[in-house]
Amino acid sequence: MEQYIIKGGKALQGEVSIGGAKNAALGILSAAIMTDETVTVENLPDISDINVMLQAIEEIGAKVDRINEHSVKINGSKINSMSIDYEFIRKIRASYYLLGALLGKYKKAQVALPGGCNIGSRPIDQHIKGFEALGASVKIEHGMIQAEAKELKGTHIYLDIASVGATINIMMAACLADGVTIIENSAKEPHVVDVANFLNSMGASIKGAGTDVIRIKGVKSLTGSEYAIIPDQIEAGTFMFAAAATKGDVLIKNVIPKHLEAITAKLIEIGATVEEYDDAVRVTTSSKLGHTNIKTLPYPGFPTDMQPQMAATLVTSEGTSIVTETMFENRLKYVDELARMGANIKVEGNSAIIVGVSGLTGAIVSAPDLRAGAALVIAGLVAEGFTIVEQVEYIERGYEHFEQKMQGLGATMAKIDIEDDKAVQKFKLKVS
Ligand SMILES: CC(=O)N[C@H]1[C@@H](OP(=O)(O)OP(=O)(O)OC[C@H]2O[C@@H](n3ccc(=O)[nH]c3=O)[C@H](O)[C@@H]2O)O[C@H](CO)[C@@H](O)[C@@H]1O
Ligand SMILES: C=C(OP(=O)(O)O)C(=O)O
Repeated sequence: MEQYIIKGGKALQGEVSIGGAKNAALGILSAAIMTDETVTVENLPDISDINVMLQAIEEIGAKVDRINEHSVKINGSKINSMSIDYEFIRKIRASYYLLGALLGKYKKAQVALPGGCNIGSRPIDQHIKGFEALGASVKIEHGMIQAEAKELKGTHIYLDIASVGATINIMMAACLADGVTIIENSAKEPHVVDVANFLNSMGASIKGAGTDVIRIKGVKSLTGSEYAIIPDQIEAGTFMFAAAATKGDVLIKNVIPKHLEAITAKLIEIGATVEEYDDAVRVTTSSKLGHTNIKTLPYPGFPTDMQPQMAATLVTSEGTSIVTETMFENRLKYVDELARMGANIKVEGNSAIIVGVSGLTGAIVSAPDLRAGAALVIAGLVAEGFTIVEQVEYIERGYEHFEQKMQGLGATMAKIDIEDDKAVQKFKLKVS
């Protein structure tokens, strides 16, 4: 087990390059097994969720050839099992995409109920509603979701909630259904569009991804493809907030600025400067940041996956800010950890009420989930003295070489083994 140790108080400076989007990559790797031909996927993030997904598809018979840490070739012609083992699945949320992929291709799938971070109850009723509307029978038994159909038939589906997962899952299954499927109130996130573009590159016929109505004309089969995943909006946003919170000057490269608009708008509102280039953004902050209110919303609103990082930035901004989480009820678990570092922050209902303080002090804190963990790293970079962030395995679900990228920006940060009782001492000696 490992933890991060950070000596805070330094402004981040320099350039950082953003990796491929986790949430697009997970959908794309699942969709890759829907053809018997070989698919090459590039710009894969080197994170633990991706390794789990690759292991899971290999386990059911897909041939997975790692070309390098960011590219893979997948061939799904020898899939020999429709059942995904609990050991793999319980680790990640996006395992549910294998339901849509297998159901579409083989009309049968059995996948354990998904895991991932404990950020709320996360039902999958909309996924099930979609599969049933396509003609599948779905039941949950012994912790497994079982879906089966004689044939899948195109249909009209209205989602009660614009769910990212349900939209992608239904879209995948509908690609190989007979006839046209229309998904209304579909999610519009960039990763939904990226999975649709990938499926289209395999010969699917999907129109309207990125709007709230998606039209899918079923095709008989899908073909091989070569595809590069879009940059990760959330990784980019995290570095943008880290730059602002530490009063730094950082060029964040390999991004799609359009995907960052909600984040950019909030940074400008609190007084940071954001310069946009074709595929980069530069964030600079020279004076004290101000306060704001945010509410998490589906794209193009402010992303729930950026909410904790925004709160960590606001704790040392001037004035009172209110951060409201509308999607997942357990996404404010970082509040007590920030308070340990001297933040004036409390939870009221589904909001965090933040009164800005002049500074934070380093402490031992524990990452309750992926994005909350990233938020604690931002706080550690700002704080005076040493911060230890425990449970980095959550952070590594979604951030590639996080400590190395931060070091590249001048952060005094390292990953150490908790078994090594001299590691903290050694780090402190080295950096003091
Ligand atoms: C792997 C992946 O891409 N994860 C992302 C995906 O999660 P995920 O796909 O799980 O999120 P959804 O968009 O489905 O969830 C949005 C809201 O709808 C609710 N809901 C969802 C499905 C359903 O069948 N019934 C239901 O009630 C959820 O509880 C939540 O309140 O989108 C979330 C919202 O942008 C992000 O935080 C996650 O990082
Ligand atoms: C909540 C997240 O991921 P997942 O849905 O995979 O748990 C996230 O990426 O912030």
